[in-house]
Amino acid sequence: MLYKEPAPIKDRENPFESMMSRFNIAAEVLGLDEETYNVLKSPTRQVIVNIPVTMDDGKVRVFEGYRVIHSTILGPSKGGIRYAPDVFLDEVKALAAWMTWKCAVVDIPYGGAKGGIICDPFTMSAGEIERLTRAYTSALADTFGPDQDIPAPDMGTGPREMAWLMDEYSKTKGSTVHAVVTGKPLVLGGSLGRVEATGRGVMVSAMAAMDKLGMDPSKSTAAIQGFGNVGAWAAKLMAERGVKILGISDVSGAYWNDNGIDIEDAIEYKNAHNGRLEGYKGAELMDPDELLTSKVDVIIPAAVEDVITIKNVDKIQARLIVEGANGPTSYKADNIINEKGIMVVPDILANSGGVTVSYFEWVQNRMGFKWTLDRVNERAERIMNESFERVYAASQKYNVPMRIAAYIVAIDKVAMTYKYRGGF
Ligand SMILES: NC(=O)C1=CN([C@@H]2O[C@H](COP(=O)(O)OP(=O)(O)OC[C@H]3O[C@@H](n4cnc5c(N)ncnc54)[C@H](O)[C@@H]3O)[C@@H](O)[C@H]2O)C=CC1
Ligand SMILES: O=C(O)CCC(=O)C(=O)O
Repeated sequence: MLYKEPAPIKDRENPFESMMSRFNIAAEVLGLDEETYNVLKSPTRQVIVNIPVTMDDGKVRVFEGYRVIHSTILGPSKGGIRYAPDVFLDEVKALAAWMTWKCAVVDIPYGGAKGGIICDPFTMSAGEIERLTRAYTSALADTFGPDQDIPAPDMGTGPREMAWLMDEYSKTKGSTVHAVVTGKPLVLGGSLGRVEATGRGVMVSAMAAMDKLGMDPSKSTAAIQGFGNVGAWAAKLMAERGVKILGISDVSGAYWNDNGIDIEDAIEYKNAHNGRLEGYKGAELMDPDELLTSKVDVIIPAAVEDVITIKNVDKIQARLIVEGANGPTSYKADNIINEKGIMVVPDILANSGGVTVSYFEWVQNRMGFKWTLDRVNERAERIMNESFERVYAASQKYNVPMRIAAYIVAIDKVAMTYKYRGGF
């Protein structure tokens, strides 16, 4: 029988159009000229690869993979690779564009890219995932490169996949090329602090936003959707700052404790149970649809796109949304959020700690030197705080919400660089 991949989710906004709607508003506020608008609106390159992989049962299955380069105006393109059953091209295009804006917001010398493979890593063996990763890498060996396009982890991938990618790419070049990928294991040239960097950046931007709103972290509560790399680290670091985490969730369900969830305990449980919270007893089960509308001060969506939409935005009670995930808020929900006076630290700012430390990893690889964890964290925190202040200042100057302000900061930087380079 022919294997049939699950169809992409149909009843949600197209993420690329959602990205473009915000881009259009920011471009108009900035008075972006037509030439630059046209250059920035579409991805530079979109590659689709068919990847045959021999599965453990001896049969060959063909997977579809993507790599979209949105822009290389600021430098080599940078962005993660997503393994998910429902990943689709317009999603990867949006994620690639968000990488361009994200790198510009934090002022690091990269353009934006993103990759994806339609697969369900939870149902595949380690050997199957390794063969898939190696085949994807060799199919894209001419696209990737330390001065060209530098992948990293995203949903469904982590240091293990990055190690295979680095090894396979190095084989095609005949020498070890550490800087072709970031998010690698430490022994293979990974950076201290990269694993927790995105969650740490989410925490830093949450603290900066709470300060602006006059909120005391030790008297505040939060709910966090997604308990993977970003969500679990954000939860742990927020809890360390005194925030009481009342609700968490993952694909297995949502979990709630009025007294606050013991996050260390939940992480330990997840690590011992194939990365999932299923069966966790430190909290009560709750309806996952109610997590983001529950009575907490801060919500942190840290899983997938389009979870705050016109269907639930009216019911949101939090004063602050910190977007750990890329694209968790649909374009149509923006106006209602703004009318309700909720502050949003948008994805391209809030989750930029990951790519910032990826940049540090790339710099260390090229120097052939290793930084201490303190140096990594101190520099990343400084960049996050400076970027937050830059975006906050733009929101005051143009009288726009933080999301549009972040796009304004980013587009302004990329457009100016385009002008100085004299076009392509
Ligand atoms: N890993 C990184 O460094 C970065 C990740 N991001 C973004 O953060 C988000 C999460 O990425 P990671 O933590 O790396 O992925 P991950 O694969 O480590 O974890 C994803 C988590 O979300 C959960 N999840 C999936 N669908 C869900 C749903 N419908 N409801 C609730 N939970 C659900 C999964 O069970 C898992 O706990 C993605 O949007 C990704 O693009 C953004 C910047 C960097
Ligand atoms: O670390 C990186 O290079 C990119 C991480 C990523 O994919 C993201 O920020 O969405």
